Amino acid sequence: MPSSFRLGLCQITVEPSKDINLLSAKEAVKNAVSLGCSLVCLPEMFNCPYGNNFFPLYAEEFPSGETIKTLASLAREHSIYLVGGSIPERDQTNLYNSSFIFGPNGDLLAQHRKVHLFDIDIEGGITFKESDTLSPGNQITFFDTPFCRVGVAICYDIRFPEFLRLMALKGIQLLILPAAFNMTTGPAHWELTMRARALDNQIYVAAISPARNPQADYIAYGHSLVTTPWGEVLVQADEKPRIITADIDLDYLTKVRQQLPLLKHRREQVYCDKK
Ligand SMILES: O=C(O)CCC(=O)C(=O)O
Repeated sequence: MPSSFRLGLCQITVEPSKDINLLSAKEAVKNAVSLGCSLVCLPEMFNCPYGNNFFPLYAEEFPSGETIKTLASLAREHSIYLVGGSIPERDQTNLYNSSFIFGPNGDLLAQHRKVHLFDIDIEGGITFKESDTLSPGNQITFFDTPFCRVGVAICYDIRFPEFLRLMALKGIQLLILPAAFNMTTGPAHWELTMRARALDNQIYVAAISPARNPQADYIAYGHSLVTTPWGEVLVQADEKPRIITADIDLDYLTKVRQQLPLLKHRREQVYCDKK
């Protein structure tokens, strides 16, 4: 098993046109591959402006949807692992915020439906209610590569430490998080939350945001980043369209876990005590 590999995060701008978004995604994935990446990731809702009025209009069904087919052929064409950010998915009468993950031969390896819906109301900041249009998924998601076990969650999912701990206990070493924090919660919590989850689970965390688009109704924070299992930021973008890469070093992860054996020191019985 190779002990390191290169990860690519495509921080593209999301426009009102799905066609333009797919072209941006294709171009960005190609560029990430030319930088030597074998695992490439796109942002949350990368084919669709982030808004309840857009989700039903841009939603696609598996496997016939245009975006879904494009992702499969991109993975095959470049022979990469591709975490296809997320898109609105239609399954009969329900809509989900879904990530489709393809392997180097274009086969679907996994699918994550966002579990925790983003229903918030911050005074003087932002109000959003995903549950007006979307239904929640009910499962954790991970897949295996020749490099390591990779977990996938979507944006608000990162705020639930129990959820991430469950994934860590299933053996994930890298978490991929297509995400779109905003101009209220981004500056306050983006980096802190990613570093915290990386640190408490001793995993690499890669969070991929759309670039900031001041014309959009919902303005994404940007700042896609990768953190180490020690809780440091390895690389971080600004708010502009960018491709950032990071070399994920599994020997380093093993060393951190050996020297500070947090996962081994857990006292489950104490935590479960109902008294
Ligand atoms: O947790 C946050 O602050 C942002 C979450 C979000 O935008 C989302 O889940 O789509």
